[in-house]
Amino acid sequence: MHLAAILKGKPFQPISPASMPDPRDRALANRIVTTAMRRHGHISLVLDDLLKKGVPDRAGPLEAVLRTGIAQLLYMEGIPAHSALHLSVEAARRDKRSGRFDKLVNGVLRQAQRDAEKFAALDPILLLPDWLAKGWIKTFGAEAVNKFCVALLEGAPLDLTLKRYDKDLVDALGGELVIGNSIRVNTRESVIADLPGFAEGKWWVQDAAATLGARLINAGKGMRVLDLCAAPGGKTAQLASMGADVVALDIDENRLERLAQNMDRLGFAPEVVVADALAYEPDEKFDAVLLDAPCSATGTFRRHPEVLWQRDAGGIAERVRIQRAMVSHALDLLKPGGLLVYCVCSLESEEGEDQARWALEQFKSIALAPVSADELDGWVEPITSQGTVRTHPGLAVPGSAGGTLDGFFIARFVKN
Ligand SMILES: C[S@@+](CC[C@H](N)C(=O)[O-])C[C@H]1O[C@@H](n2cnc3c(N)ncnc32)[C@H](O)[C@@H]1O
Repeated sequence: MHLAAILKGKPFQPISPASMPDPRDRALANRIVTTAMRRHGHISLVLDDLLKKGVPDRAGPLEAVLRTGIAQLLYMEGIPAHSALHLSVEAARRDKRSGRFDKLVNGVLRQAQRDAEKFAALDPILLLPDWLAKGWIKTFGAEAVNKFCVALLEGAPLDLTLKRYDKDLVDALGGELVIGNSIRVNTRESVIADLPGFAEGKWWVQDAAATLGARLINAGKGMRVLDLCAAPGGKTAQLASMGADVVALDIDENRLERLAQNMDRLGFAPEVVVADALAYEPDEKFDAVLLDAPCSATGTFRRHPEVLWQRDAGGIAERVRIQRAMVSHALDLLKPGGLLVYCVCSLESEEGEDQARWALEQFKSIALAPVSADELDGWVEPITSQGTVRTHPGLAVPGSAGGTLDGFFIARFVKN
């Protein structure tokens, strides 16, 4: 079962046509799983309330069955309660281990339904794990974090980066300009590959906030740029579209395969390297390095709500260590006068603001190259007093598209 795998630590991937061919069934199943993920915090409290001894051990997918049942009963419209109950009991029976608890499933879901009003009154802040909520309130303030909770429930809109701005294409897509060549499209249920311009390689999917890091390199024709953690290639495509000679490196062969397919469709031809960034020793140094470092990815919780529950402080400390090693090696790969853009799709200051401070203290050969509002089309809000960039889902989106953005931190350094 999809949610059972996510509860064991797998990342959320929409259910594929191969595993559920009927598009309507698949759309509904995806909606149930994502609702259960977005409401995970509240559903945990419902389960605590209704199962005083917790979910029984050695019960296979029982917890996932209960969570998806509660998601349907309490948080989804258009699903009759009797069918949610019936399908949940059937789902439990499909596995021998959870099948023993079919009566418990029935009892818990019926009680959840009776107590629906009480559970509907749960504070939205309880959607977030306590340690993240506390840290975020300290960093971003309570008002912003309330908006994070709304963003978590709403999910992410579809943002596309256009290879070239084309008004007719924007109209055909029903899009609105956000920033640069990034547009927001109001067609969440559509199949991406069926949208106008996909087959012709006119755009790629990329959150508007994710476009900012590569822009800050301001790559020109012939500039030699290393995209050090490149797959699946959103930023590689931006750099290539600016005319740079891009080396796209990543450790993950499967993800690089996706990058290669994306570049093929878009008509770009970066040099693709499968390697550990820390061991990469090219013959020639680079004019710029984009380090989109592996991170906790807490800034992507709108599309990957599972990150909220799969992360802990210990994991973040380990990522901080790897990010530092990557910054150090990236600086070795730069020519004098070259630029390093460090970015993370994380809301944690340990992986963002603190890393920039650490780098400036650690490496006397670098200085911060502050970002100006002109470079972000006049959008001043995400620019910090130091000249780094911080986006988060509580920030107003430029233009008239509305909605929210991923959380990113970006710092640009110049090597003397
Ligand atoms: C945030 S994602 C990159 C997203 C990408 N820049 C984009 O815009 O599409 C981080 C990437 O780092 C890669 N990665 C993790 N550890 C690495 C390492 N030691 N060397 C190279 N790549 C690594 C992961 O495989 C993953 O693709």
